[in-house]
Amino acid sequence: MAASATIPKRIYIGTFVHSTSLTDLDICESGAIGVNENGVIEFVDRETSSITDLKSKHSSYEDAQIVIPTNKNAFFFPGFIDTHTHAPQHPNTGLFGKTTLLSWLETYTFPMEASLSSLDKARTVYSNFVSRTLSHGTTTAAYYATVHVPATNLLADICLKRGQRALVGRVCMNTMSPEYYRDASVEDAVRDSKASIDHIRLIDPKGEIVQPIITPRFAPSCTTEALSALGALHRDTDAHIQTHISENKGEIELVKELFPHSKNYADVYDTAGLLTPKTILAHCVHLTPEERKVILARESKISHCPASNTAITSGCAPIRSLLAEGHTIGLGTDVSGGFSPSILENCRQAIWVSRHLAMSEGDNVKLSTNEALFLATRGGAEVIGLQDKVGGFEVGKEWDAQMIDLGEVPGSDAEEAFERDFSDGPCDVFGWESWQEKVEKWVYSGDDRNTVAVWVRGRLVHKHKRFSTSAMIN
Ligand SMILES: Nc1nc2[nH]cnc2c(=O)[nH]1
Ligand SMILES: [Zn+2]
Repeated sequence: MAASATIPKRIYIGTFVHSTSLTDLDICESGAIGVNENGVIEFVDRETSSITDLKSKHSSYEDAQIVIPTNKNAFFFPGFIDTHTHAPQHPNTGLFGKTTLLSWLETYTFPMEASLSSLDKARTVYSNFVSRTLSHGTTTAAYYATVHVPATNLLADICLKRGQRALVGRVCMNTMSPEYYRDASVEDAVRDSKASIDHIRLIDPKGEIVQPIITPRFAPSCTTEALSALGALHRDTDAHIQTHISENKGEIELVKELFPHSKNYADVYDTAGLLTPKTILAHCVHLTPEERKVILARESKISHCPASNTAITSGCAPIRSLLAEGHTIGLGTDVSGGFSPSILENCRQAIWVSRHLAMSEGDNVKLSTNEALFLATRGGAEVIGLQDKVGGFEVGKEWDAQMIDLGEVPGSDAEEAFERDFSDGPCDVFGWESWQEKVEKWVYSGDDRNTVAVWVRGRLVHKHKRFSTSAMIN
């Protein structure tokens, strides 16, 4: 059932921007990338040539389709990777009032998630969320679903159908959760998790688009027995693992009370065999030095969710120092703790959070635009274990990309300026900026109106209505 390759060979021509390291953005102003029928990049030419020259140089591309932005302020960028989000919470986006984590879960989150026992409602919510995240350039997402197996499997089906790469996890929670929304027993939690893993591996046996992920909600929602059983399930299935850790001070106190024999929060997971190189830990806001060491030693990965951490007042994660210690970090939207499904928004938020930290800790903790973009792409790819396939534009990688169009240069006529309809988004580029400046303007003031097309493994999975006027395809 995995999406079969029916795409033509294509040559993408124009400006290509991607990260080459945490701090460096490589901008090729005028190049060409050839992508084969399987969505794999076969050549990257960094110099300008005519289409005729390109086709004769790469003879197997003689009949290839050409994709060229028609606007000078357009560029290709790797697809974003959302390393932590909750699809069933999409309808609650923006609703958090003055709650913090534990009250927010009770008030908003559990009732909404429980209501997705209705498969019709799940279909509505999940179809829209996958379309929404694709429209923001998210080509890969690590999704939490709910405890419901049919709805979780439906989310995986939708991702596969729409062509969005995804890790999809059925949520396990057998304690400290409302009676109306919990696993009845450890056995049920494991059986149902296994059922979703089996379904996802059935629909995409090679895991080319969708993969399962074992999902203990967080330590307070799981008994020691449930956590250990999920650790054993990981050893049996080699599936990824995702959970939350050290997001909020009240939560950390609760973990101390619930697990009095554990050294700390990370130790609860470590003892259960849940800290592995395939584990994604969301938040990591208040980790102790000892916890940071064990997470690093286990090669577990970190999802930084800055918009969520501000919205539900969890704190400012010390990303700069975690990076300096060698942690692997990506960005997560954490909808609906986070108020936006956009990783671009979370780049901005990561930068803001680092600046708030800088006000007390000094300028060296600030994240730059380039660093935020690295976390959004290559960092996320490493977190999800797809670093050999996605995150940048190299031969052998798959074409997971977005075409960004920053709109037309505004005219000099004042009357024309009064008439502008601004349908090309809020980013004003005047034409005298360097490419680095254009990219920075996109990060600070761009949005989904600038994301005119999105591809995963070479397949066009989203196009904005401006795409037809933004690009020439022949
Ligand atoms: N942000 C966030 N933290 C959690 N901790 C446990 N569940 C959740 C959740 O749904 N969102
Ligand atoms: Zn979360």
